[in-house]
Amino acid sequence: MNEKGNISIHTENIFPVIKKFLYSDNEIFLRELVSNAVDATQKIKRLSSLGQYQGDLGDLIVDVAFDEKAKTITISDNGIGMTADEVKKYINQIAFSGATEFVEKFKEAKDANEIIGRFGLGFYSAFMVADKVEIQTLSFQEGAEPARWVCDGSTSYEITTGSRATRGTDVILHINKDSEEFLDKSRLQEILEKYGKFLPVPIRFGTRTNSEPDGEDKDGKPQYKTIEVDNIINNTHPAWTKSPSELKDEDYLAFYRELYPYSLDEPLFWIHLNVDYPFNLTGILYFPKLKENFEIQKNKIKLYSRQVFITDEVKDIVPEFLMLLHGVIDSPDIPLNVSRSFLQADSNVKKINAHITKKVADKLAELFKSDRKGFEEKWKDISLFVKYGMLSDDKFAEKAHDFCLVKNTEGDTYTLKEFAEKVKDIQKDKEGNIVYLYTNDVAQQDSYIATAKERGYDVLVFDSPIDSHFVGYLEQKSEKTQLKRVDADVIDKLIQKEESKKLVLTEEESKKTVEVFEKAINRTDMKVHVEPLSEHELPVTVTIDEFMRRMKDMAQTGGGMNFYGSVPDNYKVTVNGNHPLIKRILSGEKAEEQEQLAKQAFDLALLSRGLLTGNELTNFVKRSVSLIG
Ligand SMILES: Nc1ncnc2c1ncn2[C@@H]1O[C@H](COP(=O)(O)OP(=O)(O)OP(=O)(O)O)[C@@H](O)[C@H]1O
Repeated sequence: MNEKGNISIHTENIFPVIKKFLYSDNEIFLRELVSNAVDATQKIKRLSSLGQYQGDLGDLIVDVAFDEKAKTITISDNGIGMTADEVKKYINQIAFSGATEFVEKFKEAKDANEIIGRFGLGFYSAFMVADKVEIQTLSFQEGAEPARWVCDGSTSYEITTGSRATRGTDVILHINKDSEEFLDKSRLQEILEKYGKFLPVPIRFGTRTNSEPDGEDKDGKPQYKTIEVDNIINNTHPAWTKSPSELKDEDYLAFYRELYPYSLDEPLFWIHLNVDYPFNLTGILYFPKLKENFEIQKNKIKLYSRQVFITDEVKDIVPEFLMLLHGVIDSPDIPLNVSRSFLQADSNVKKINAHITKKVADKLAELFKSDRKGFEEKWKDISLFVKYGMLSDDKFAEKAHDFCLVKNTEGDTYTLKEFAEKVKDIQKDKEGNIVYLYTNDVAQQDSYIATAKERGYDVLVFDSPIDSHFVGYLEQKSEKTQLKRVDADVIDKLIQKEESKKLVLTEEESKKTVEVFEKAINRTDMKVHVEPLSEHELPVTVTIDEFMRRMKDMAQTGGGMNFYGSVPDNYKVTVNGNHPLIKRILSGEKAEEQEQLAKQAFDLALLSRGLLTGNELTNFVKRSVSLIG
């Protein structure tokens, strides 16, 4: 047999186009060829189990080898092999038409990066690194003749009788000048591990040396000998391919270490995904302990398709709020060879997204129900997922409402429903609104917290960056409920129970009070008001408006309200007109004396807020000494 021919494809010279745009990602040739070899071994296994192949299966294996001198890389399998006709059909037509399609798609894509790495180029990708590709193959069919196919990436090929004596296929790549980096043991090992670590058929890459115990020496010390063993790249039965009932906690933890050998922490818990309708999806998602800098924890989920690694950029497949999870997702239904914009619109991807969200919510609900104490202990680590999820996904929020926890300054933990129930009478204002008080800094807002507690109010602790957004969300979703930071106003105003008290000052005295304080304070960012509070309240309180502060907080944590980020802080100075000190100030004879007292009362208010620093603090201490002296 000796046949030369031309491959009929529409686009002449597709190779330069492919080479140019896949250059940075050309290592995928090995993924493609090894997966083809794995497929071929799985096909023969299937035929054998169906009784369509009676021969001996042998140990199914894929071998990868390289020859630095001959400049070749060879991928061999003992799979089904191909007859000469099949080579023509599958390689000349399917493989090359796949490549043509790639180029067509590429023309439509706006950005080359969109498709690079997402397009399984199949067999044709061999030409990214080789200027000649040779196939030696022998079909499993009885009486089949070995076939050899050679092609240099152009549209002409040659088929002759081959030399392979056993069932299976060798693909021999004659590596081109630009790709000699691949003729290197550690480089190939690295690529094989990256893409093939969990392939279902053993991948052997030469041998490696192992050290084994070898009795004892004459002094009774253990001896070791080195032996050559097959260098098998993969674990053919990774945890996610097993049924959850087969796995114990140790197995999940061991698999976590297999995935992330450098991770020091153990995951908090995990979810085993197993769906076969309406799409196929398996996987294990782990909830990690969050680190301060959680940006670096992103992109840890690995996406596989039938145990072949595809990518760790799962942005469109996993809901964004779950991007901090770790683990593996394996689905043959996720289209891998299309552009990202297509992926977003794909209905399977949407369903997968919704399914993962539901599974995660169910798992959290189950953990909360079965072990509330354990859940509360983990809350610190998972609250970010849950709150982010609630903010970004309504369906998740609906479920999370039952297990989202809030904590008060006493360290007591409540579900949202429990908390609403607890405060609904005592923290109701005269309009019938329920007011949740919260602090974002227990130490700094201590005096405000103490005042609120004296009234029997609960103060919630919302001190993580996401809380500035969560506060607004909670207010929106809870009926007739307002959230106010505990230092947003004086306590009587935060939860206004009754009509304002009567002011003991005359209008004239009120005006005078404002004047004295404004002069004493002498700051444009402090606006002075006189309010009729109880005489037992502090004479002066400094607060910052809830709305403005919240907007600023959100701007700081990337809430898209950048305008507020640049607005300076504006404080409200509330002078308690009913406090005896005010009368004392007004009755002072000298303006200087009035001002000193006003300044002192104001500094005390600043001090309790942690706002008195530097020179101002030194002056305050000096003035205090002279006042008591
Ligand atoms: N090692 C092999 N043994 C037997 N048949 C093979 C082998 N490699 C390739 N083939 C045949 O050639 C065909 C074309 O391979 P190619 O990799 O281009 O496409 P594919 O595997 O069908 O799809 P994909 O783009 O996902 O890789 C395969 O479908 C298979 O029938």
